[in-house]
Amino acid sequence: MTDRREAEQAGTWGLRSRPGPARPLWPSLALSALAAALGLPASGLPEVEVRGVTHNADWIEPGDLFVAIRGARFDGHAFVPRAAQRGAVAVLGEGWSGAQPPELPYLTVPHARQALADAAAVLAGFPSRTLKVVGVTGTDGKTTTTWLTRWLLRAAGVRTGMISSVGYELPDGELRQFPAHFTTPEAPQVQATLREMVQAGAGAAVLEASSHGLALDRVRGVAWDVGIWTHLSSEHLEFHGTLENYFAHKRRLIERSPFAVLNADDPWTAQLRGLAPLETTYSAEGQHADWQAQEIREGAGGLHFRVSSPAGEFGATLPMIGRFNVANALAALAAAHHLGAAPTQLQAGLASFQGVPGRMQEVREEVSGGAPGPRVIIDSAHTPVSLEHTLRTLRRVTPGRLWVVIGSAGGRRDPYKRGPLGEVAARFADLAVFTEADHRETPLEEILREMERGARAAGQGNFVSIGDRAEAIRHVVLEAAPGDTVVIANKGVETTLERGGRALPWSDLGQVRAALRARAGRSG
Ligand SMILES: CC(=O)N[C@H]1[C@@H](OP(=O)(O)OP(=O)(O)OC[C@H]2O[C@@H](n3ccc(=O)[nH]c3=O)[C@H](O)[C@@H]2O)O[C@H](CO)[C@@H](O)[C@@H]1O[C@H](C)C(=O)N[C@@H](C)C(=O)N[C@H](CCC(=O)O)C(=O)O
Ligand SMILES: Nc1ncnc2c1ncn2[C@@H]1O[C@H](COP(=O)(O)OP(=O)(O)OP(=O)(O)O)[C@@H](O)[C@H]1O
Repeated sequence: MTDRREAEQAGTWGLRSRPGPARPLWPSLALSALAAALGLPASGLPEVEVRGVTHNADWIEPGDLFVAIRGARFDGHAFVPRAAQRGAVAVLGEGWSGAQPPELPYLTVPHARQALADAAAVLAGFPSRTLKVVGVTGTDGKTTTTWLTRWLLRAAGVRTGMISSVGYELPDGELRQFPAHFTTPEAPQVQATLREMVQAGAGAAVLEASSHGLALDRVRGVAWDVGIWTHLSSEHLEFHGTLENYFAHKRRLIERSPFAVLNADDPWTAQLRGLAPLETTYSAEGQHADWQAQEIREGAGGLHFRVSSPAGEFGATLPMIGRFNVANALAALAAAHHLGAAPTQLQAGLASFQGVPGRMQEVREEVSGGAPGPRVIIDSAHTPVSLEHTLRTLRRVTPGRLWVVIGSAGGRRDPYKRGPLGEVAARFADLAVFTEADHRETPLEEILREMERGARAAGQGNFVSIGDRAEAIRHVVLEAAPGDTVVIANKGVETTLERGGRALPWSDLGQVRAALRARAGRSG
């Protein structure tokens, strides 16, 4: 970070990068005892102590078990020599097929990812069993609902940790980053972090459970207490194949939760009813539900609404932009109430919520030297549904024109949403700028043409493509007028931008600030 004020803002969010959870926290276990715990034959195994487990050969520390996963890109068995060199004491996988016998003891299992999760839970001592664990799944709203829930639990005096796509927190509230960026990291990181939370005195943990996390067994071995459902719309079809598969993977969280918090405004909820032994419902759109928000007003201080619920009726203020956040708040209220938070604590918690970095985050900028400029919002909307919600909500509070800068990811990410994103951007903003957003090895032109096609098919002509993201941001910030709102979508607080095989250091916030300075220079 070069910009001091950017660093300060990051500091207030606690966004400094820190290494992953400390590994020496794991007690060691004899390999034979671990094998037995996994239901595998233990006889004949050498007497070695296992100190940890990982699926990534580069993360092996002396004494670790290396789990060789046959994935879509690599066969983890190819990295056994590297794992051995780094000090792995054994390998676990679905079958050794090399010409030479493995150089380390080899445990054969029917499903390597499941065994990875089970071994991680065993070695970490099943930390989730001593925590109240809330999982949050759905296409959009996971991060915000996760942050809100952990905030409400803390307002009720519960020491709470969190794992989210923006980072993870122990009960001390300092935001830390994993070495690799995931919404739901792999099982060893999940289990090690939960263990670290327990050791730091946490009573509860709130976890984002992505569809990949659920499908790839990253959260297997987590004993859930509450499962929250936000909503479902089309995403990640490159991985799940069909919407039904995507739903089936997400549904696992609700199936495994003793208490479900379900969104009555989402049509998919009908298929979730009755899966959990206990459930409650919420609605911000006037549907019949246990938790309802009424008299919703969007004002200067944020969102104001009345809650009618099993906890009683009370007025609520949430200092956030975005009407959809009322639904996220209701879900968080219902979960926190189930875990013991009283209505007064819920009210106070909502009112003091500090928002989520990169989610409807307003750039409060003084570089323009007092000259009025547009309102600039950084928002991680990256699905057609979330983009529509974001634009609709900002339309209501924008006296002038509404601008959006939006791209669609390439590589192995969902190609089906490019056209719909273009259409939504052009339909719900006055001016849309299509740009790059991690196009990876996909030609950027291809993505931009698909977004343009989507916009054109909807009969919209109010768009332009500017491939370079910095230039696109600069264009809208310079061209927009006071009274206008500019939304920089997609990336939120992500710190890299992927072009081809390269990941460049990146900050939408930094680019917005540079553009605002250029604007001030131009008018000054
Ligand atoms: C589709 C998907 O999620 N794939 C993940 C999965 O890949 P995979 O099972 O095919 O494994 P692979 O990459 O072929 O590698 C096989 C094995 O070799 C190992 N290996 C590989 C290379 C090497 O040098 N050393 C090494 O040990 C790997 O650690 C792995 O164990 O396991 C890998 C190891 O953890 C992940 O890197 C990979 O994430 C991919 C790249 C990814 O970007 N996933 C994203 C889409 C994701 O998970 N997103 C979700 C949802 C986000 C949202 O909310 O929208 C998330 O939870 O973050
Ligand atoms: N309940 C909701 N319904 C629809 N859109 C939402 C909702 N909540 C948030 N959004 C939109 O989706 C964007 C992403 O929200 P958020 O980060 O909370 O969830 P997420 O996308 O599930 O998380 P992740 O960042 O892990 O992908 C927000 O910036 C907002 O535009």
